[in-house]
Amino acid sequence: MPVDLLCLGEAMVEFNQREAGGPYVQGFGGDTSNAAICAARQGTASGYLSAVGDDAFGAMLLGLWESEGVSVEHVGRYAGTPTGIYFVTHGPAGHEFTYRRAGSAASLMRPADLPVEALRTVKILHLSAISQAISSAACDTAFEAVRLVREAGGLVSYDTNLRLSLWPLERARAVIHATAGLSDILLPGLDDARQLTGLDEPREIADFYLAMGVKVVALTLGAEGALIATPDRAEILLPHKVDLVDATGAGDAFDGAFLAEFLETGDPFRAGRHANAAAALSVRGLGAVAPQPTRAQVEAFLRTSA
Ligand SMILES: O=C(O)C(=O)C[C@H](O)[C@H](O)CO
Repeated sequence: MPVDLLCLGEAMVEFNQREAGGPYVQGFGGDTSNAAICAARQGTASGYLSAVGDDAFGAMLLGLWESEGVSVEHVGRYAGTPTGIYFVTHGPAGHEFTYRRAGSAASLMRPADLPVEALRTVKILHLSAISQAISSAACDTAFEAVRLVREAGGLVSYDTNLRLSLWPLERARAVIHATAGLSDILLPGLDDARQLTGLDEPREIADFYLAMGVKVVALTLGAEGALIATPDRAEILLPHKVDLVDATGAGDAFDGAFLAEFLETGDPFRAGRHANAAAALSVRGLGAVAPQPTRAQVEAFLRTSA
């Protein structure tokens, strides 16, 4: 069945340690998979475009997407290759990722494997820089997917998700800014954007990306909320106060909820308010996926915190 939102990237099985020396809790992650799941929890017809290995972790991810109502029609299962995993540890500087993903099935994705018809009909393709960092083949695949969607008139949504353990800043900047210039909706985090642009102020950063031709910039400001900017308007969204357990995946919950509400209303400011609330709710539990809220939870939260 065709979906409105197709998210491209690499999903992994997550092992998340709540405190130093403590046991790891198994969950799921992968930024664009997290976003696809959050969008599905908001009621969007979403699908994932990726590959997993034919191992137990690949089977667990397929089971997750099926249980969340995320289409797996475009998830390949590559024999003899592993599915990536990662560990999360928490320290004074926040959460840290340790990856075991080199040579993973998703890193072997090639442009020739792309589902051309699905990319020509989807309303929004969402991807992030992580998929471009994991291998040259995956990077080429991401650019080709963007080309196909743009050519057919669909929208491209892009999260800059900068992971300097996967590639050096100079290369990341070149690839990320080339992709930002091809994107309609840009979803950077403030720390990433500061490193990528060398600018400090959120408004300056938004203007920098709008000048590249991006139509909507949704810049997440961590504990300061978010800034939504279009060529004619900018609005700061104040943060919601919640008890923080784990911020892993909060930006992805923002992305998924933003895209879901944008698909529903076409209004980036309304989408920003919905996403700001979803991201706040997503930090109240451990892991990137489990605590993501449903649409009913986001709407109830917005009613009580208004
Ligand atoms: O860092 C990555 O590559 C991931 O996608 C793992 C996490 O789920 C993600 O970073 C959370 O945003």
